[in-house]
Parts: sequence; structure tokens; C-alpha cells
Amino acid sequence: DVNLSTNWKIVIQIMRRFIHERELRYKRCLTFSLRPAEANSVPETSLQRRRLYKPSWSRPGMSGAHLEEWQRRSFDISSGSCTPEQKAGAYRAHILSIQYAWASSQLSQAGTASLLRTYSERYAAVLDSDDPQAGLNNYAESALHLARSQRNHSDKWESSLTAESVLQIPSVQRMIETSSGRESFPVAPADVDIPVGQESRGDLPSVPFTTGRSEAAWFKAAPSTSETNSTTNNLTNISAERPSASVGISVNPNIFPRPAVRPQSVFSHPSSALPQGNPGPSGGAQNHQSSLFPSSNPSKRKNFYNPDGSDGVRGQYGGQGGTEPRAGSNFKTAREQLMVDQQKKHSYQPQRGQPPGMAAAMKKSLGANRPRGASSKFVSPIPRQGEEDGTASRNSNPELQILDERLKNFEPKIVELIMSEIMDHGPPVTWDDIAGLEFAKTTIKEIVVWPMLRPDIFTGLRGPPKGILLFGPPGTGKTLIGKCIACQSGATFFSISASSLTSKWVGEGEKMVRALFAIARCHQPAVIFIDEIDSLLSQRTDGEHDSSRRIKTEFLVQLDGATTAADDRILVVGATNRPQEIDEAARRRLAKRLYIPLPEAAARRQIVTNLMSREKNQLREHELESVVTATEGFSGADMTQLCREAALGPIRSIQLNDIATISADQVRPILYGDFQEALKTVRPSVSAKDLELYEEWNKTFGCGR
Ligand SMILES: Nc1ncnc2c1ncn2[C@@H]1O[C@H](COP(=O)(O)OP(=O)(O)OP(=O)(O)O)[C@@H](O)[C@H]1O
Ligand SMILES: [Mg+2]
Repeated sequence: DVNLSTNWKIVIQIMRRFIHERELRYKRCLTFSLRPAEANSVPETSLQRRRLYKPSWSRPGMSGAHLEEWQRRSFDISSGSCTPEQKAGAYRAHILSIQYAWASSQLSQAGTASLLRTYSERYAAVLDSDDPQAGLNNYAESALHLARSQRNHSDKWESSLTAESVLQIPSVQRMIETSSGRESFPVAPADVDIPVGQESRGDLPSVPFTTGRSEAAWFKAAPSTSETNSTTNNLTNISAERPSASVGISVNPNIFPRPAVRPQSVFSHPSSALPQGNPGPSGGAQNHQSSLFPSSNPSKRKNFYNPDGSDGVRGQYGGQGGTEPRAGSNFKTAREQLMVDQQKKHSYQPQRGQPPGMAAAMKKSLGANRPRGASSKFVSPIPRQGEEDGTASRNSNPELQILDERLKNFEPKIVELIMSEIMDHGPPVTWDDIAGLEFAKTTIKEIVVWPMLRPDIFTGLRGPPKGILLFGPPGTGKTLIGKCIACQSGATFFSISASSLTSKWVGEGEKMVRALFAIARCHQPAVIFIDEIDSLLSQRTDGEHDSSRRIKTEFLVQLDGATTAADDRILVVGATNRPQEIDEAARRRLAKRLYIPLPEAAARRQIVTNLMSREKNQLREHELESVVTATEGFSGADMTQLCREAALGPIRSIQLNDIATISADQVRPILYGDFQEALKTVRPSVSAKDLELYEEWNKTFGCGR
């Protein structure tokens, strides 16, 4: 037994030695990049050993320095004695070296891709592993620690800043000023929504917007001002440095695709991504291995390390965790592009409550394409993208939901058609552009403009009427007044023609009228201007077509019916030169019936003066008086026509041959003689008999003095 045990001891010793030798050989292999066969035959003499052990990197054709580094790290990693941090560091360095080797054309693309895949997997494994011996899994922890450590700092802001006081900050003021200079900040819709909440404050040491409230506060900034808007830049930069989830800045993707980065992958720019310990989804970049490198062109390869990440590898490594575009990258996914398109579609709206003179009137063809503004309350029920996207900011606004609710029973097509009737801008018309008609202008200002300015005073009995009728001979400025209301009232202005409310489909016409009033209710205060209203609200007769009758009925009901709320701020303004044809029920509802007569002498003088002030003329005072006297019975439109005709006089006096060559300042000024000539051809368009009818109707139904 004793012998046997001695033998066993010998066997065990031999085995130990064998194992030890194997280990040594293995280490030699690793250290000197020897093939196992070479390592087997270890020479005895030191000279032989030195020759054989001469590291492979010093052999010709090998990039020694890098390979040595490689081998050393490989050894570190495989020795089993290194800490997870060392391991991760080594793998990271490996990845850098591989990238470097590839960039300097020392490795083939395929080889690089495969090496990168291998090491990124290992690196990710170390980072992700929960095992405290073998893995780190603390990158989130360190980020959170960072956030927590700065919380005290941010708490100071909490006490001093509120949503209101943010606007007092000089940089914000500057930003607003700069932006308002470009007309983009106050008008454009909110595009970047930055909720700064409790969790996020710690990560935003340089963000000046902290409300100190537990709920998110939203600060809105315009996108197009990014170069001048330093605060927005700040925010964007911060968001670019850290993933949005941890920073707490969220940009409403439905409105504006902010330039932010996704969580970095291990392949991202080495200096920014790797040391932060947040490699992002480890598999992310692996899926992009095949398209890892820009090309085999060395010059392009140099872009690999392009620090701004706008080109080269960084630009190409999308990662797969995020949905937002990278900073500095123009790339947009189809979804992001769709959002941008939607944003463009719904980005501007006529400003209700806008100061007089800011809006101007022009009709647009398609309401759906009309951009809307920041203060827009209306959200067309058509797209509803926000709901699909779960866009919180839009849907959380209860007012918008109510508006949607009100319009949900209407077909989107009809809503779109009505929306297209809203006039939002165009050549501005001021009250001074309307010559004469002082009584009408004052009354309209009383009814339309003042109640908009002081709705608190104009209540109860002082409340404005629901309808105005402008009647009078043709060309006296009824439509002009409508345009002026559109510009000056500050209300949402719908310019409706009878034809836009009629349809070949039975029942469609009434629906249109209903939709019109529903939308106007959503856009209060609103003015619905119906030019040539006689065609829409003519007297109801027996032989009349059923559909037009129903439209009229619906109109009357909407204007003043059981469902009409007393406090609705919708004003219907009708204009006609055939007031006698208007239905009596409609007449009652258009409570203020204002006669728009032919211009008096003073008004005619004003029209001529206004028009002549824009042209070169030598009309003396007494000559002007003669023109005014000679144009008794002319309407405003006739006066305009007369001036146009007179203005052609100087041109007519030029020889036909000279017309092609003469310069504009060589054309002579307009003279009294031209007016005399013009008066021979321009005649008043309103007859005395017609005038009598208007006078008569005005006496019977008009509200004039
Ligand atoms: N009071 C006015 N002051 C200045 N210009 C006027 C005035 N009235 C008419 N005009 C000129 O006549 C043109 C036609 O006026 P407008 O279209 O308002 O007439 P209207 O009353 O609507 O006519 P209709 O009843 O035929 O529709 C205007 O574009 C304007 O140039
Ligand atoms: Mg008109």
C-alpha cells in the first residue's frame, strides 16, 4: 500500500508538471504569437530561446507595436486574474486598435468586421453581465450616480425659477427678441417641447428651464431659429450628449424631429461612446456589420474618426435602439419624414386676436394644406396622426379634444372644404382705404372690432348682433368692407360663396352649412362673410328646388335657432346689391342692415386722391374739384375705372414707335386733360331708377339714419 501510494504521488507530481508545462507553453504562445508546435520545442540555450522567442511583431512585415499591444491585452484578458474593468478596458482598446488598423489599411474590411463583431460581443458581455466577478453591469448605475450627485445643484434652481420667471431670463428674452425679428418664434408652432421633470433635472445642469414643479413643464421653442436661438442649441446639445431617456428632454416627434442622438453603440466614436460605459444595445451595431465601413477608399476611411460624427462610421452606425435622428446627421427615417411633412402641413394658422393690421386677407385654395399657427385651437379630424403616435402634448390638451369631439360627426372632406374658405392673409385693407361711408364704418367697428377687443363690456344688451347686411348699388365698396373686416377684426374670417355651400349630392348642402357653423364655433370669435348673399338666402318659393330650400332652412336655424347659444361669438356679414330678394326670415336675422350708398363728393375726391398719389400726376386742386363735380352719380368702382382710364392718357399720347423704347420716367404725368378724355368714355354704372329702389328699401328695412 505504501509503495502504491508513493507511486501515486509520483504520478500526481508528473501530471502537475505536465500541466504546468502546458500552461507555460500556452502563455508563451500568447505572448510571442508562437504556433503550438513551435512552443513545444523549447530550446535550452538562452541564445536559441531569444532567437525563437523574438516576438512576432518584430519580424519583418508585421505591424509590431500594435500586435504586441494586442497580445499583451489578450494575455491580460485570458489570464483569469484581471478585473472586469480591466477586461472591459482591454476589449475597448481592442476595438479601437482594430478600427485604427482598419483605418490605416492594415486590416481587410472583412477581417475587421469579424474582429469587431467578436470583440464587441465580448465587451458587451462584460458590461451586461450581472455577475460581480465577471461583469460590470454598472454603466446605468454610474450614469444615475452622476445624475444624483448633481441633484442638489439643480434644487437651487427649483426655488428660483418658475414657468413664468423663465421668460424673464435675459437669454430667453434675447432669444425671443431674435426670433421675433425673424417672425418665427411667436408665430410658428411649438416644435421643441422640453419637459423638465424631477427625474431629469440632475442631468441638465446648464438648462435654464426648471420649473420646480413635479409635473413636467413645457417650454416651447421654434425650430427654425436654431442658429440664433442659443437656448435651443444648448438644449439640443445636451440632448445630443446623453440619451433622451436619461436626460429628460423630449421633443414632440409629431411636431419636429430634433437633432438628437440615439444611445451610442460600441462602434460609435471611441472618445465619446466607449468611455461613458453606455454601449447601447450591444447587438445594434452588429446588425450593421456588413455596411460597417464607408468604402475601401482610404480617404473615406479617414472619416472614420471624424469627430463630429457627421460622416464616416459614426454617421453610419445607426444603432437600433433609438428612433430619433442623430445630431449632425441629415438622415431621417420614413417615419420621421412623415412627421416633418405633417408638421409642415399643420404649422400655421390665422391668428385670432391678432392686433388689427397684422392679418391680411387672401383666400387659399385648400384648407388642409393651410399651415396653422401656434395658437391654433383647431385640429382637423382628418389626420389624427398624433393619436396614433401617442403624442402626449396634443392629445393631453382637453380643448383640442373638445374641438375634435364637436367636429367628429362631420366628414373630413366637408371640414376641409369649409376650412379652405378661411381667409388668412393677403393684401391688407385698412379702414382708410374705404372712402366715405363713415356711418357704415363706425357701425361695423362697433359691432365687429370693439366687441373683439372688449368682450367683457359688450355683453347682454350690448352684445353684438348675429348678422349684418351690407346692401347698396354695385361697386360701392361692400366687398371691400368685407376684406377690411377680415384684416382688421382679428376674428377668424370665413369668406363663403353660395356655390361653396351647394352640392350636387342631396343633403350635402345642409351638412356644409352645419359644418360651417360648427367650425366657426370652434374658431370663435369668427366672422362669416357671404358675398352676394341674395343667391343663398333668396325668398323661399313653392316651385323652388328642395335642396336649396333645405340649405336656407339650415342657415336660418344655425344663425338663430334652438341650438344657437347666446354667447356664441359668430357674426354673419352678408353683402348684396339685391336686398329686396332676401328672405324675410333671413332679413330678420341680419339685424343690422347697412346701406352702402354711392360715394359723396368728399368720398369721390378721396378715391381720386388715393389712387393718384401712387401715380405721377399734375392734377391741381381746382381740377380735382372739377373731376369730383363731374362724377356725380359714380360709384366707387366707376371712380376707380375713371382713374385707370385717365392713367392711360399719357401712354396713349406716346407715338406707337416710341412705346417699345421709352423709359418709365419719360412718360409724362397724368393731367386734367386725361380725366376729361376719360370722362367721355366712363359712365356711371348705377341708374337713378336703381338708386331709388335702394333708397326705398333702406327707408323700409335699413338701419341707417
Ligand atoms: N368707398 C370706396 N372707397 C374706395 N374704393 C372703392 C369704394 N367703393 C368701391 N371702391 C372701388 O371699387 C372696387 C369695387 O368695390 P366692391 O367690390 O367693394 O364693390 P361691391 O359693393 O362689392 O360691388 P358689388 O355689389 O357689385 O359686388 C373696389 O375694389 C375699390 O377699388
Ligand atoms: Mg361685391
